Amino acid sequence: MNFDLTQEQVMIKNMVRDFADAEIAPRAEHVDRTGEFPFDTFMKMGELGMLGLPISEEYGGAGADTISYALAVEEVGRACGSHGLSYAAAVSLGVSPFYYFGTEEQKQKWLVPLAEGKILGAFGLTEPNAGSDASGTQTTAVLEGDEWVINGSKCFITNVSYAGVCIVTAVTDRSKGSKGISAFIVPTDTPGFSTSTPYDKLGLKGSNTAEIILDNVRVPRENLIGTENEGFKQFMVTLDGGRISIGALSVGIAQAAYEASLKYAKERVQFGQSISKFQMIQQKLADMATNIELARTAVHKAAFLKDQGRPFTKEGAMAKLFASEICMRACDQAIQIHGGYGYMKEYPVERYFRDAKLMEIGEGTSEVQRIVIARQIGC
Ligand SMILES: CCCCCCCC(=O)SCCNC(=O)CCNC(=O)[C@H](O)C(C)(C)COP(=O)(O)OP(=O)(O)OC[C@H]1O[C@@H](n2cnc3c(N)ncnc32)[C@H](O)[C@@H]1OP(=O)(O)O
Repeated sequence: MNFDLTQEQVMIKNMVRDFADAEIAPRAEHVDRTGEFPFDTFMKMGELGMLGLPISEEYGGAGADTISYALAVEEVGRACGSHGLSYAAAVSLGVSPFYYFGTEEQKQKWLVPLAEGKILGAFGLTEPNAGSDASGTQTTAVLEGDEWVINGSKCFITNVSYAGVCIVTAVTDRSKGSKGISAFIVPTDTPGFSTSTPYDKLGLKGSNTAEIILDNVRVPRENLIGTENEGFKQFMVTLDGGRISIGALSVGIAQAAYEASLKYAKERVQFGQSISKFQMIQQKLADMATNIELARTAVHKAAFLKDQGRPFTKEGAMAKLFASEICMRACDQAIQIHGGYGYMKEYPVERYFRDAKLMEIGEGTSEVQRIVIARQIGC
């Protein structure tokens, strides 16, 4: 067993950290305050090969492994949670389904420009009445001649206002429940496809989130991804991978909260000495450091298993569950260490706290992760 990163993984981590320190961290406060989506930063990420990082070179990607991708998400998230969520969603949900399930023709047409960062992709699964119960999809797709006609709506869709293409799930055989759902490629300029005004959220304000309205959207028959009625399993597999990236993003946000807290604790003087000398502060920092280390290890283990082609559903859910919950706790403790200043906008820890909450909800709530783990351990 070897816990060291490879030379290539270290190189990617350093490259992304340099980019994130220079281009992302300085904009974090601005995008949080204004809600502006930093589209230009994503185009730069595309030029650096970040949007196709875990995609093979033959399809325009960088051919890196999942551990490298997790490191990249962590570094972006350490610099800014909003950029981190949009980055993780763009790659894990916007690009990966084409890679996993697309035909050769679909890969050439969509995966290549997505992996090269020429366009952004989005993933439309969640609906107003189908959140945790993903099989409760109500959007429908009906084959008319050589076209699928899609009707319905999707909510909480990351990056969709800026996406060139979106994968949407729809019921193709109502009688079959979760085995009657399929996934379709929908270019966002297709007539009948529209998005709402972006949501105003608690945190992650610089990450675009909007609704999709599908009103008699017609796409060619060949825009079905993979096999008809296999959509549920396809997005379960996609979400397994996505959960690794939300785990990595949680580690990045927690790391930022920890670093800010350690710095503040060393600088802040009370009762005649730096508060980092007090054991109650030391305990909080020691717990943060320990939990972050364990969460990062869990994320890397799940990524390692995925790269080996071995089952990782359980480990991905465990990594996401643990990392998101220690992230929330670390951000809470970060505010506590900062005291009154931590509650003010002047310091970044209140932003980390608001951003962290989504980690326990997006890509499956903590409750859903526990359901997945319970089933995996044979309950
Ligand atoms: C600001 C907002 C930004 C948000 C950004 C994040 C974006 C998102 O959140 S994306 C959407 C998040 N949504 C989710 O994560 C959905 C959560 N729900 C789920 O994961 C599932 O519905 C879950 C786990 C509860 C199980 O559902 P359930 O309906 O009981 O299905 P279940 O019976 O287990 O499985 C149905 C079939 O799928 C198969 N399946 C289930 N999981 C998997 C898997 N991981 N891999 C392969 N196949 C699978 C099963 O084997 C079964 O097939 P079969 O009958 O042939 O054995």
